[in-house]
Amino acid sequence: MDLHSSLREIKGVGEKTEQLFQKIGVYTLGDILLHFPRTYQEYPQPEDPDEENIGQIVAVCGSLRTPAIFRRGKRMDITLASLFCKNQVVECVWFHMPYIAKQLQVGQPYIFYGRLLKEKQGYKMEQPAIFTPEKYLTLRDSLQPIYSLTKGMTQQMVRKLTLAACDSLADYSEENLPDFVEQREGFPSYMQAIRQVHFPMHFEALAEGRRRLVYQEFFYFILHSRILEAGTTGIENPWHFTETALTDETIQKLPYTLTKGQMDTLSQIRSDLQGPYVSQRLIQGDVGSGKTIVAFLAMLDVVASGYQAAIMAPTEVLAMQHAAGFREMCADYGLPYQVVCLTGSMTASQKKKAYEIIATRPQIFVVGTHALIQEKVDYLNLALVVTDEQHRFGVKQRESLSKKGMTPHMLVMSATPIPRTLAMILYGNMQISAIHELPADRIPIKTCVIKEDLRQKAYEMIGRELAGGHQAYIICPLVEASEQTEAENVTDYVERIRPIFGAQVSIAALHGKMPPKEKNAIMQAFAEGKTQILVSTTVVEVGVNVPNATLIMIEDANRFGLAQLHQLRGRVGRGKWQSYCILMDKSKEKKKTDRLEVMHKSNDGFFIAQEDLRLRGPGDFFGIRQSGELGFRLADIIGDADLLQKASQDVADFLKEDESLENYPAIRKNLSSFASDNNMIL
Ligand SMILES: Nc1ncnc2c1ncn2[C@@H]1O[C@H](COP(=O)(O)OP(=O)(O)OP(=O)(O)O)[C@@H](O)[C@H]1O
Repeated sequence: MDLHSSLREIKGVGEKTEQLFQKIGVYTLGDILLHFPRTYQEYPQPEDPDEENIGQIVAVCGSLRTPAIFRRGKRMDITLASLFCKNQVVECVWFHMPYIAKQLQVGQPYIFYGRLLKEKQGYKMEQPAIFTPEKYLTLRDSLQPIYSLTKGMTQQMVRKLTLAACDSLADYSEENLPDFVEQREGFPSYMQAIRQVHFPMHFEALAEGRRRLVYQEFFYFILHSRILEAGTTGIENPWHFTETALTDETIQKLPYTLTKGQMDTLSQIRSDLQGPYVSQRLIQGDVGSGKTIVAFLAMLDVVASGYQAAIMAPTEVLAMQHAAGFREMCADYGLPYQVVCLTGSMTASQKKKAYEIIATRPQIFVVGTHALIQEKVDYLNLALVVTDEQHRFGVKQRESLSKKGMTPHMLVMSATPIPRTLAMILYGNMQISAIHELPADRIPIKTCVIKEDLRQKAYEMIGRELAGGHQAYIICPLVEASEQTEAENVTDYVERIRPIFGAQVSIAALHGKMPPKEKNAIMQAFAEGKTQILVSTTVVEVGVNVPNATLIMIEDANRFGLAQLHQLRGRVGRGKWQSYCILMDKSKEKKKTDRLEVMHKSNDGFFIAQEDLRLRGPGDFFGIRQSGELGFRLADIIGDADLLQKASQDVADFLKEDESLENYPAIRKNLSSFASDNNMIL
């Protein structure tokens, strides 16, 4: 067996299991090894119930003096038991688990593991896991991996299969890093590292395994981009951009003055466009810093000079928003150009029409999603492409364009707050522009972190914003109710708040599982002010721009990473009105609440990313994913900056010695599957 073997080769895996794993993108043994735990469960030292531990996950040791009771209820079956721990009692309850009553024996010692709660009568635990002291002792030595699942999948299933894959591949020993790195770093072998990350005996083992895998991710990412660079730099610039007057006139007509960062970036792009080579430039700017208008103005230079310019958005919603915005600007500023939209959800005949225009008409703005880079699309004279960082124009697409004789300039927009030195490593083949400031008329967003007791007040605040003619977002982590968590879901939430706001307030739901057409229509209605409250999952996170929305309330905020919260908060405060962000904190752990307070302190993405990192405990690697992380599975650009820097230097040394990777066929092979496996488009 090897990394590419199908899951079916593992004994006991049938078609059903195979299909289930395919749903989470796991097809091969290699895939399951890379399906890393989302977090880990620790089994703490058993202790007596204590006021200090209220709200925490604890293990308590004790025994039953009377048998557990099973009660069949109208709505719910419950099992009740009193656990005596020295001179304290913990009342325990389980729902829909009738077999528990038979399982528990009076007088036997048990360890109950779960969250300790306090009610008037005393300590309480809901649904605690039950262990014998012997069994618990075996668990105490390890960290239990917790994986992301899909419906029908259990933690146990994933653990078993991952372990089986690790065992089957125990002999896999391809050299996937250069010798000098292995020797210097003393990394565990690849398979050993994989095992340490899935089934760590302790934190140190986890950290050690993870270090190798993170380094490896960086090494391949950088190696891949350095090799590509060689092919994409130094291409002669075939375009002649002559027309900038119209753009300058348009800048004068804008209802605001461009910031210095915006102006500087535009002039840097202009000198790229007029330079001797085809350029690639990254535009870094915090949420709401006004990157889109800069992209539009650069595109206008291109279109006015006689060519086509395209902007590729990560979602349909965003593509539609750009298309509407661009059309409006063309109309408002008297720009005689057509805006052509191309997205996956358009009908075949609409697409055909778009293809025709793109193939025959110069001087157009082309706006769309990934559909823009499909084989079928033949551009007449595409001279500039703007994309976001996660969906960069792929190598293949660039190749296919250049085969067709086209070498557009590239602009990549990024809101990921990373220091310039790191950006230079990650985007080695690009020039970098940064928009440091927000538009001058922006009033900082007021953020508060609240608990359940202030929910009513929060709704009153939303009511006041709506009364003032504004709109609000409410973000829930889930689409629909889940058995596994109590987190808020969009579907039930909408129904729950309808009576609170009354029939006169129109409320809509939005989530990623909706067909794109429906999503577009809902977003459109919100953008036009027809809907007042939009209850949504994080699909609104990237780039959505409705300046009239002045309040965002984020449910279960403690479940989100700070970088993601910052992106979400950035959906408001985009106009000239005071905006608000309410973070609903359901966490019972103080550490998580402290983390949210950072949002209250600052509106600066850079600062937030740094604080996020500082507040993570040792070993807390997996809690937070920075958004826009270029598709790394484990690596965190900021947290692992030391490894990123090392890998960058190592790649340079490595290529100096063995430019064509002749001595390392394994690395060459890995490199070619790397881009497709990781879906990393470079
Ligand atoms: N200089 C400016 N002064 C005032 N408003 C501006 C300025 N530049 C852009 N805007 C407005 O600010 C809003 C946000 O701009 P834009 O959508 O370009 O931000 P962004 O940087 O792309 O943000 P995000 O990363 O959140 O997508 C838009 O409504 C835009 O019209």
